[in-house]
Amino acid sequence: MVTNLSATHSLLTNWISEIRNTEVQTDRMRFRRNLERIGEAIAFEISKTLPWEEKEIQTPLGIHLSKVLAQQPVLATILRAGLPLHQGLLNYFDKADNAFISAYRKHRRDGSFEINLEYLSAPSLEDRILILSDPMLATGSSLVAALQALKDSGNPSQIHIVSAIAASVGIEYVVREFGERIYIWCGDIDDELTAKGYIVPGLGDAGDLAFGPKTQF
Ligand SMILES: O=P(O)(O)OC[C@H]1O[C@H](OP(=O)(O)OP(=O)(O)O)[C@H](O)[C@@H]1O
Ligand SMILES: O=c1cc[nH]c(=O)[nH]1
Ligand SMILES: [Mg+2]
Repeated sequence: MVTNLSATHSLLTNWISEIRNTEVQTDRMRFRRNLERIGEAIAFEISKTLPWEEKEIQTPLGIHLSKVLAQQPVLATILRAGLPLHQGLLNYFDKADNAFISAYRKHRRDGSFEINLEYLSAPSLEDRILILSDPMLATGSSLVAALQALKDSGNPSQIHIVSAIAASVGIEYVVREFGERIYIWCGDIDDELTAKGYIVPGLGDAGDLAFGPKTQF
């Protein structure tokens, strides 16, 4: 199931508009904080769909039957651009376990690229709710490589993908590879990709905007 959170206006559409805006992008701290806020807003939306249970809570004056999460999710992200979005999700799912994967697009001279995956640290995912975040879902190759790698850590009961901006072809690729049982939460969805796999209009390079340019090697 794919949810485009820009289908209706909210504060989130304002933050998405700011991360796209070249004038606002010069403020790196605001770019990171906006990604964090987008993570927070999406965490809240996801939380409404997660299994919950009733728990008797002792207040100073009596007992309250509270609705609480039945289990904590595992929050996974893809280094490096995923870090601020991950922090936003973790601000709200503050008791979650965490997983980190390094996957970067190594570009060849002809403009094509391959995904290099060199690091993975994850708890057991068996029967857990996995929430995997990456701000940009472009071709979908990084997310598919990350999900393949996470398979060795167990079979999650639910998989949620969180991205700030996704390209429709990338969404189709992830759904083709992992089926309809995946929930995809997008801040917004764009229709175009450049020949080098950048989302149009997108926002540019999320990792560089959050943390500064990197040298290609
Ligand atoms: O859907 P895809 O076509 O795979 O592209 C999306 C990937 O590109 C970006 O990372 P990048 O490789 O630029 O690394 P970075 O996080 O170090 O900037 C982004 O954070 C995704 O991981
Ligand atoms: O548009 C894109 C595509 C991949 N990675 C980015 O940071 N931006
Ligand atoms: Mg990048």
